[in-house]
Amino acid sequence: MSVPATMRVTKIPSMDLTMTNLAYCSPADLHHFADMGTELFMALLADRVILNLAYPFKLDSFFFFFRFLYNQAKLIVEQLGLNNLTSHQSVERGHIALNGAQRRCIKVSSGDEVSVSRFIPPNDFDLALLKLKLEFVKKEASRTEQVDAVVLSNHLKKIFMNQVMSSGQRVTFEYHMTAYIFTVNQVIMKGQENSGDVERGMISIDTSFIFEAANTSSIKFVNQHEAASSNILKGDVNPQSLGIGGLGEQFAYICRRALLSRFVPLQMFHKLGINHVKGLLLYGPPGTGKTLMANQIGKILNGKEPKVVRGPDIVSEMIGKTEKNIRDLFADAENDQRKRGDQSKHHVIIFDEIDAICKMGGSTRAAEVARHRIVQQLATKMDGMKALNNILLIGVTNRKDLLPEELLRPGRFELKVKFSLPDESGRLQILEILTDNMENSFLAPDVNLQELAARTEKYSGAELEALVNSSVSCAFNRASSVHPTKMGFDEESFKITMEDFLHALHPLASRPSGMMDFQST
Ligand SMILES: Nc1ncnc2c1ncn2[C@@H]1O[C@H](COP(=O)(O)OP(=O)(O)OP(=O)(O)O)[C@@H](O)[C@H]1O
Repeated sequence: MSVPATMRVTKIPSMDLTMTNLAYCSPADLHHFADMGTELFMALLADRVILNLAYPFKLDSFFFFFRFLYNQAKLIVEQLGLNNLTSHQSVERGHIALNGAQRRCIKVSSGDEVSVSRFIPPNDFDLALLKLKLEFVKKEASRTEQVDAVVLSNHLKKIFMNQVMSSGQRVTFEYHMTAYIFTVNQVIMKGQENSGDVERGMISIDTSFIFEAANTSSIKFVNQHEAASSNILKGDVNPQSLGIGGLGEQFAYICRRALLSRFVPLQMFHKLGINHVKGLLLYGPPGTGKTLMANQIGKILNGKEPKVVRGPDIVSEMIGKTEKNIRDLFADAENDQRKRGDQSKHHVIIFDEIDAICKMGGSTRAAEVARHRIVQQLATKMDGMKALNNILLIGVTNRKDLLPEELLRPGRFELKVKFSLPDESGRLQILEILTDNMENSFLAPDVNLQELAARTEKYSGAELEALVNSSVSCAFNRASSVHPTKMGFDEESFKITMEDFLHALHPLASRPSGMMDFQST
């Protein structure tokens, strides 16, 4: 019999099963989900979350760690016709039991139908890094807790080994007699050439964790760097899984030079007497992924969006205001370092279009003096970064030639990374990333990304994004001309074809490239 297309949601039959993050079904349904040759039973629910399935039985601490073996044993028992062994077999056939967090995550209530399909994990599905936001299940205003990130990582690996985690998923678990819930903020896959789905992956023995406390909880983490370091140290993070295509070399270089030292355990860091790179300049033509890279680097360090400021917003006509804006940029990091010392979190500041501070005010003598003052202010603040171990300033520009030498000296923007237009394999990676969001079902089988990569020489990543968007518009136009009177589209039959891409390619290809007048330095 095949996997049922939908199942009826019900509540978890027993309290002791609510903290496992497993979904439960009847033994008659379970074997539909078996991944032959492994002990895994997995289902994709509502196209949103993948859960490991089990047969409900009374968990004691011994069986908990052997639940998959237990599942197997139960199946054999079932096949031999020796049913009804325990009093916990209370999930009816055609039903799937989910805990509250799981139901909220896939937006269903008990009694609703939910779509289900068997999920077989692809090769190379292991997670390198998982970023989780942690909070207490029961919110008590006065409660504070210090959590050792290394111990918690090991605990999570033990209880959730081989479970799939998807971005945005919320999972409840018990740790030291306390009920916690985490939200999956970001997943990063192990290094591999072609990362498939970047939204989810499976916890393995090598998965590292970065934790962040939810604003509402007062959880403090210790040993955070140690918990997160192993994969970064091994160079095991794949930039494609972060949505960055064709920039493998730049990514590896930045990880090695600007990130690695921040993941060295603190005692060792002090003993080695090393210094972090505090200033990183990303430069190159427009639309080549500099800002995208800066954002992802920030997220790797902190597990959340970095602070982003744009040069044109920092610059002000009011006397002294630009200098103040520059001083303010550093204030949070300075305060944090003063209060927390070595335990301060990393502050990543992205200064986009930094060249704007060198262009302000026109060509008068007064404007020149003002520009000089502002550059001095930035240089002084960057020199102050020497005393701060918690800051990384990332400057982004496509006019490096405008930046004065004094900002590029060692100790200031000491690490400079050049970005160029992607080559053919880079363009293919970018196209794969951009079309991955379409959940392949919208992409007609005749779409040949390799051919498109070959035909888009001199395109930047941003222009490839425009090409994909424009192909979608072509497909919509085509769909609306077929059914001019219909307001909506039939989602089932809507497809973006190779012809749509070629159509979209035409005007872009004949347009003079924005790259042509770019002055590279
Ligand atoms: N290498 C890339 N991989 C994936 N997407 C890319 C890449 N480069 C550009 N893109 C797409 O183009 C968009 C714009 O890129 P981004 O803003 O990072 O370029 P930039 O180099 O900072 O450009 P600018 O100098 O004009 O600010 C990104 O949000 C992304 O969608």
